[in-house]
Amino acid sequence: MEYISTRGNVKAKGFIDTVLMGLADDGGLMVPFQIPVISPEKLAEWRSLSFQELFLEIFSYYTNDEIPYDALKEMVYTSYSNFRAPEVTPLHKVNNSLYVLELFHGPTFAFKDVALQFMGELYSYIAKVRGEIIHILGATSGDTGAAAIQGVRGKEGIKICILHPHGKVSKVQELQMTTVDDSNVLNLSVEGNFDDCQKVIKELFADLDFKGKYHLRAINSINFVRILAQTVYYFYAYLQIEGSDEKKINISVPSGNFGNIFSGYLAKKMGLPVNKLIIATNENNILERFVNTGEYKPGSFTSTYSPSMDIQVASNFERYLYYLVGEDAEKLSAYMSKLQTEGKITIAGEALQQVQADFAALGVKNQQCLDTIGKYNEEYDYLLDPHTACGIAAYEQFNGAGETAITFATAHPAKFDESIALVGIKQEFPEQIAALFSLPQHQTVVEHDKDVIVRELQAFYE
Ligand SMILES: N[C@@H](CCOP(=O)(O)O)C(=O)O
Repeated sequence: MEYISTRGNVKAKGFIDTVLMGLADDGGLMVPFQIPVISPEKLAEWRSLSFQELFLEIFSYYTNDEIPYDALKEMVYTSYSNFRAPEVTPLHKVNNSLYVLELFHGPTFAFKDVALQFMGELYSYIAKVRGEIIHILGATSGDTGAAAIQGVRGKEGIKICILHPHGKVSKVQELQMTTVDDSNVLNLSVEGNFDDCQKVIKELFADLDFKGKYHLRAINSINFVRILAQTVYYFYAYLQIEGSDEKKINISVPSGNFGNIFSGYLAKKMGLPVNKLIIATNENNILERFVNTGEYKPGSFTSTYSPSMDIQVASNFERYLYYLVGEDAEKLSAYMSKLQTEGKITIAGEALQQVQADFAALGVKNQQCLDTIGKYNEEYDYLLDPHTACGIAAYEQFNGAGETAITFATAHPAKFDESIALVGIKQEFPEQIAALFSLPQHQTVVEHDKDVIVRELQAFYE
């Protein structure tokens, strides 16, 4: 399997080089040259596999044997050994039409652990075997940062710097990142929002001299391996439901940077027979507007009760657009330049019909998010975090009669107690989270200024 850029100006790469490249050197995103298709017979065989076995099966289509099987197996089993559920991502039945896939049983209580525990092992392996210097640079609206730091803290040959928006992540998210005292970790708390943080890191990745000199590596979903690792739980969830091949299964996904839902799109392209892919966002509803009208136009930033999805410019939208325009890198590049120069992209006609066939989308309002938390707590004694609540609200909107839905629980409610408290619910924190409140924090608050951030990075990486 070779990997190419959505913009068409990068020589085809192997698996490990694609991981190391992160953002493609031409400013695009790396995608597989050809997406492998899994036959229905193979899918049926996969029903009995554990999460780890399924992971290995799926990755075997993508890694080109660049990593010996035993080494990959060891990485996979190590990655999930510290999850609090033996199934890694257990499926919880709420009622006859709704299952919740609990993606929050990893060390930082969010879905990001699923891919980032593995990426930590993978980077460590690459550092050892290829002697590569791994200087991770990432941006977070709260969950990616904590999970990425946990994935690599204290690991030899790796340094990690995470930018998060100052005062715009939840208290627990902030503590999860900033109470880590390993010397290979730097937290920059940027006066700005997530989009500002992501913009700076993308500019630094696009500066090839800087990227090369400082060996910058990505852990955000611009890195294809994040997307691939996330496809595993789509397959796993679908295959856990008895008779799913005879039902219409919809999947509702809380979405910010479009990475998680894009993994679902990839899984579908690989042959997973999902019916509707439902995008759930909050009041930062650029994706809902795009699906409903064809206009992709970043609007103004709003702080909501689901801060991890407080995002306007969704990174993986570019990957989707690439497939929407028939894998035509020139057309895609023209669209991306239009976004730069005119501040929006507009899709119409058959292309828009295709978008609406691929996705349904709902931007959930703040009050609806809180009401959904209250309702499920009362009716099902099941506490949703605010992001999952948006996913559930979107499931309620789009799941048809007789259809079954899986909604992804992307985080544990304890990470967002500020929002849960507004519903009047008092929750007990898991002990790992309660313990964070007594630890000292380590972070540097910086202006939203690229030069200031560059100086911090140079001092850290040198
Ligand atoms: N919601 C994310 C934002 C970054 O997204 P990613 O999937 O590209 O890492 C977060 O919690 O940081």
